[in-house]
Amino acid sequence: MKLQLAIDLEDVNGAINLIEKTKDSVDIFEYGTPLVINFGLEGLQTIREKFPDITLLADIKIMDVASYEVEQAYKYGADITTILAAAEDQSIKDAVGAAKKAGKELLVDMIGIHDVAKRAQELDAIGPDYIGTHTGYDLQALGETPFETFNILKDNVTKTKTAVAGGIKVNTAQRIIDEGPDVLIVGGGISTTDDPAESARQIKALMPKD
Ligand SMILES: O=C(CO)[C@H](O)[C@H](O)COP(=O)(O)O
Repeated sequence: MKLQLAIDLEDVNGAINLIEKTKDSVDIFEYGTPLVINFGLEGLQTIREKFPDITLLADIKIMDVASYEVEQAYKYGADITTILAAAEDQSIKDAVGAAKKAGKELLVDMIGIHDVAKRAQELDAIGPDYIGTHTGYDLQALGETPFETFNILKDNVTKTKTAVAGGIKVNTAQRIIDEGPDVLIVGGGISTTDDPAESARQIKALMPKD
């Protein structure tokens, strides 16, 4: 099981500091959507140049023109990129094709999908590397969590690795780790704590080794 740290900060230097602090416990660093909005893929490239050996995911949440956007993310240093499950099947097929051609990986983000079972089956047949359930910040604010939808996802994939995100903290991580995601994605539950290095270490310590 891998721990992914979602870096949803507003500046690249803050991201670099957070990576320095947490890199002993984190398997995948996510260049979060706020960084994408503020600094584009050039910010990702800065991080890649500073840390040539980390695994970097670009959370660009693609909806269209998938081959081009996926290729750009890899060109600027991503190992993994994201597309939304709400995109057309053709876009997802194009993204899977572009990822395979580049020898990189693709995560499909289920945010906003209501029939999780049906879409998970359809995506599983298309063949991305990961499908992730995700309770976004706007629904977290209403008290929603990704726990239930993660179980539906798990029950409806046969070959695709699974991921889960949305408000997971040190004190709620065990519950979802017990369900066996391949990737546990944590943002604020690490980055907004008093000691991000210790929070990352505690969550990683709960996980079974790969
Ligand atoms: O993609 C995101 C928001 O759209 C976040 O990166 C994801 O929700 C994880 O962050 P957190 O653990 O703080 O919810």
